[in-house]
Amino acid sequence: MSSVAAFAPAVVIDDLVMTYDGVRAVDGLSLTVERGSITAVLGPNGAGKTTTLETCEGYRTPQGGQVRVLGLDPRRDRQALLPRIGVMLQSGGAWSGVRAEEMLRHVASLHAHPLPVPLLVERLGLADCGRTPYRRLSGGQQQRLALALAVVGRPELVFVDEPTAGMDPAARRTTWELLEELRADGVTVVLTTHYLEEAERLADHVHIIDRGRLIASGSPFELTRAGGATSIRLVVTEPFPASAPESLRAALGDGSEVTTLNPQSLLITGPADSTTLATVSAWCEQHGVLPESLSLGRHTLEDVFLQLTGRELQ
Ligand SMILES: Nc1ncnc2c1ncn2[C@@H]1O[C@H](COP(=O)(O)OP(=O)(O)OP(=O)(O)O)[C@@H](O)[C@H]1O
Repeated sequence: MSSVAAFAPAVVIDDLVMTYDGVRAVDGLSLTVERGSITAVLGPNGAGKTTTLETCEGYRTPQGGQVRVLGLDPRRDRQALLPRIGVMLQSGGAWSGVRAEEMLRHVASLHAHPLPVPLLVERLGLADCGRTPYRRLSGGQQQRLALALAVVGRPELVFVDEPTAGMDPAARRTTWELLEELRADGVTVVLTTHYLEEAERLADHVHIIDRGRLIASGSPFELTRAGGATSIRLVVTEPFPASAPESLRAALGDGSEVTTLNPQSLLITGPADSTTLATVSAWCEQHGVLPESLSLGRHTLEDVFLQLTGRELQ
């Protein structure tokens, strides 16, 4: 390995373009993943997350731009890279008739220094279904097996695509804990998700993508607390007049933004202090609007996405 590759970031994506039938699924995406981090690629359905990950994993060739993983080209240097990365696909990844533990033992045997299979089986709660054929596992069990298969070879970098989709809350927590343990061991984790809670809870760094483009990057703290912003949600009993967002924004003045969540609720972001609350109350009174609730909350990644795109993430 060249000394440059040894110190390169875990993933560098530079101006990546991927199209399907002429439609751009990834549209000039650039981002970096630092080693030893949990980095979330967050975006709505169809944002281009899976396509991006599959390009990093070497399953697709960039149509424009370039991708480097551990300093290497995922296509050209595939043989060198394969033992060093783990991949958890969104679905599949095992033969339909194979028993869960048998599959895990087989994949472990392909690696030089695998994790002990019994430990992984226990850790991911797969003991009860170790002898069950893959096709008969529940969706959540298939997900946990896929995660076990991705990490059994002690990879330096693991890509996990929607790791907790379809899992019950207990399995989701177990998965999060396992990913945190991997990070504590120095493993880099790149995960795609459209669960905000997952990104906020786990990720050191979040890249928000929409329509194949990067729209924001930062730690969850940087993204949600930028400028000390918080949110006020105003829900009213009758639909707002069309002019409401603009007129409320004008009443609040600079530093506040008003976004329509639905016909009866508005999101106000900016300083959520007593002056803002008093202004919102006075505006409601002047416009004959009866508040059903006025709640104050921390600015979430959902709010960030809504502000940037005018659409809700989920
Ligand atoms: N094999 C394919 N052929 C044609 N279009 C595709 C193919 N795979 C993905 N697309 C399209 O490319 C866009 C990006 O899809 P992609 O699966 O990368 O997004 P995603 O963010 O992972 O979505 P999801 O969260 O639903 O998995 C979507 O519009 C999708 O319909």
